[in-house]
Amino acid sequence: MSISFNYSNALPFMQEHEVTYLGDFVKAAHEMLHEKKGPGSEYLGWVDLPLQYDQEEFARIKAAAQRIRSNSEALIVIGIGGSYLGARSAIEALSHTFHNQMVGKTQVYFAGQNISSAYITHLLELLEGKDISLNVISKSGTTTEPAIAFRILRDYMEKKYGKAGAKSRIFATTDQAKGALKTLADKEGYESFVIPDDVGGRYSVLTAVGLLPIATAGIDIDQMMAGAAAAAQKYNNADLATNESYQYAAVRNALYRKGKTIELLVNYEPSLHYVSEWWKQLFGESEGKDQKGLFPAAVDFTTDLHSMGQYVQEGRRDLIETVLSVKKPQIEVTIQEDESNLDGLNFVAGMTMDEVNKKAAQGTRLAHVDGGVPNLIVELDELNAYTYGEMVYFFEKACGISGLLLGVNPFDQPGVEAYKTNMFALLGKPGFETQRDELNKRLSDSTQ
Ligand SMILES: O=P(O)(O)OC[C@H]1O[C@](O)(CO)[C@@H](O)[C@@H]1O
Repeated sequence: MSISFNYSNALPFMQEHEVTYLGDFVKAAHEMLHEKKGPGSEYLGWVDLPLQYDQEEFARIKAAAQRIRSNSEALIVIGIGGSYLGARSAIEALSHTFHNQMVGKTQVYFAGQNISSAYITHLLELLEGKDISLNVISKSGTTTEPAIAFRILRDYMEKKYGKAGAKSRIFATTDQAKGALKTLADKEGYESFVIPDDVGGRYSVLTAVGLLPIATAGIDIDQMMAGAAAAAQKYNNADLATNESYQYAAVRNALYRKGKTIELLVNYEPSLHYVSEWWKQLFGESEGKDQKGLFPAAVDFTTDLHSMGQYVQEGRRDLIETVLSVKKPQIEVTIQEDESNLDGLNFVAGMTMDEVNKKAAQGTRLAHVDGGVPNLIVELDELNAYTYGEMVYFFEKACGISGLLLGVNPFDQPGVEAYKTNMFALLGKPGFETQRDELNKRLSDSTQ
């Protein structure tokens, strides 16, 4: 197994027993997940997914990815939230840093994750002259942002390839039976993939939602599922003393009880930036409810040490840091001796950049602990498709346990509706007339 969890640098801030006393609560949460009996129990399909997924659909995903790779220079992936972040996190974590600029690679671009006219216009400009395919992903099929992008890109595809040509290049990932996107996909004859009813968006990266774009980018999804399956077996154990995914859940819960309100996920590899974005949705949407929950934030070190480092070291002391660390670098680069040594750095000549990066991480950890920030480490032996799959499951399982320990339903997201209702009312959607008048009055009062 290639993930380990270490919380020794949280122990200056709490007693070990504050974690071990949570053991029985963790066990109860484990039973709720495995016996499908806690809050949100209708959304527990992710728990056993890596061990029993639809092999026929998996083969279709690989075949579709192969077809896209053979006839398209670029795949446009339309989706938002859980229908976006998992695929992007895997592709950025596991591909060449400049994947989309490399000759001979199938490029992957994302759309529908904002409502920016500049973004979609610039994307269309970039696509000019390229052969493309489209994967539109939405569980509900009615989310505004991807629906607007799909209108524009579908129209673009139909003008470029004709209706029949576009049909063979558009792939829909959505509910298996219902919803606007499913209806449209059936009507138009798009090849469809399923987001299972019992898997929520933020837990869906190991379904077709993530797998089709990830496979199209050339990443080995067999390995990814194998890693996730190994993790599903390893973390299927109620014992807090040995289950490190549950230890992570319990430690962050213990620190939250001591007044820590913000968790920073820290990486030292730019390729992990979108893993943090994925993690933020996973924990933020799962735990931020009933006026509770650690606020999940993220920093990319050492880059952000030069912008956020001051705050982490000396600002308000309500932070914890969780470092997502990678033991073995993907690539080694050795720093050269410089004759003039004007920068005074000849003392690192002969070391690899990763050795310097690791020393930066160690020094930062000790400094931040001295500054009052508990430090947790989730370490991957190396970063590849297999360990990515393991990591996804490690965090998903921890998140389920953590939410149940917090006393919330970790699998719903009722709070997301408030902005949607206001937006629809302000846009004049039929049925929202009363709210519209109220909101317009509030807006005009506040501008007077
Ligand atoms: O796949 P859908 O239904 O478009 O939803 C996208 C995202 O929007 C949310 O439903 C929030 O509105 C997330 O939970 C979800 O991941």
